[in-house]
Amino acid sequence: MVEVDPAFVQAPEHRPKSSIAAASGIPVIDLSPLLRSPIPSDLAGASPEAAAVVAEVAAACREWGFFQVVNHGVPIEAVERAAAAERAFFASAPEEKRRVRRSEANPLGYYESEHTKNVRDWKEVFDFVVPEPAETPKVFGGSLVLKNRWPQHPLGFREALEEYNKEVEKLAFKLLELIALSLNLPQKRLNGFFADQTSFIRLNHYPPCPYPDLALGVGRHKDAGALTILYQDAVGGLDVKRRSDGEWIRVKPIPNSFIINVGDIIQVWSNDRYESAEHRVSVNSEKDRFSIPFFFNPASYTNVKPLEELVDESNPAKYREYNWGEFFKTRKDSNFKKLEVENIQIYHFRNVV
Ligand SMILES: O=C(O)CCC(=O)C(=O)O
Ligand SMILES: [Fe+2]
Repeated sequence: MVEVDPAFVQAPEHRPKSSIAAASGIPVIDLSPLLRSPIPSDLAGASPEAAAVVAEVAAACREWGFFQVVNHGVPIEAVERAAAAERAFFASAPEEKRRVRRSEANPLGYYESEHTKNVRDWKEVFDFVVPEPAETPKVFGGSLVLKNRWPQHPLGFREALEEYNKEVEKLAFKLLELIALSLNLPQKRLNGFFADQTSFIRLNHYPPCPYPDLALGVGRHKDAGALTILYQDAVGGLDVKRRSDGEWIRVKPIPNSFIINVGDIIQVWSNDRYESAEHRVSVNSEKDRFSIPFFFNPASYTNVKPLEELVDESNPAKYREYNWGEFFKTRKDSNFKKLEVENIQIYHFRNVV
């Protein structure tokens, strides 16, 4: 008999089905044209090859809010080193991990008790920011500190992850620029929001789970930031909710690719032209699974609202402005412990029409 810890048990309507359809139709975008020529400053000046990539990005963001990229320019060695560092860290002794454990004041480091929508996730994580801000931005309410906690072991952990961060950040800016072009905006229209970015990287380890039909690695959610760039290993378990019929489908791992999620901030900036996709992680009873999301987030002082160029009288702003730093802090608090209330969501800022 397996003993079931009720903290992990999902409500019946949110439990994964025993068999989940493998995704077909999730767009896979080949970014190799960008390895040959720079991203154009506007659509009018784009080569046919670059314009085709922008058109694919537009369709993927519109129809799925979710896609995969290949030939993305991130060196495979950087990914492999980060993935090896991740495995070695999670294999270390529990005391070792607890030494870098997250606290309520400083959300960075190791954590094994995260909740999504008040149900505990079957996972352990390690979070860090690069670069580390000299001072925690004031809008985080003054009570939050962003200070990395680097473990002593494994050797070279920090270096491998800083290198990975540097490479993935370059890809994040490329995607941001493609998304700007896809909304008919100048290439660099969104870059300014990221001057003092609050991006962070998370290492996710999902151990085998004795009751994979009751628990989830990460409960259903949408990513709150601008964009997520996700590495997943070959095990599989990431499910995305297909917009056309609301069915959960499994994202098949493609070697040397990244999964890109449109986050809530792009949904708001685009005034709902693009929509963030709901996703979750299913677990299995046999295999450990590892993933590494890079959450590309703007400066904490950013007031998020639909971009002026994308609203007019016939298409008024669908959201009221909200402050990213405050939003992030409120969300963190609710992930840290089980609360009686629902955590903060962008629909709380939706205008009633
Ligand atoms: O592990 C994954 O594949 C996805 C994790 C995720 O959605 C998250 O950490 O926000
Ligand atoms: Fe996510």
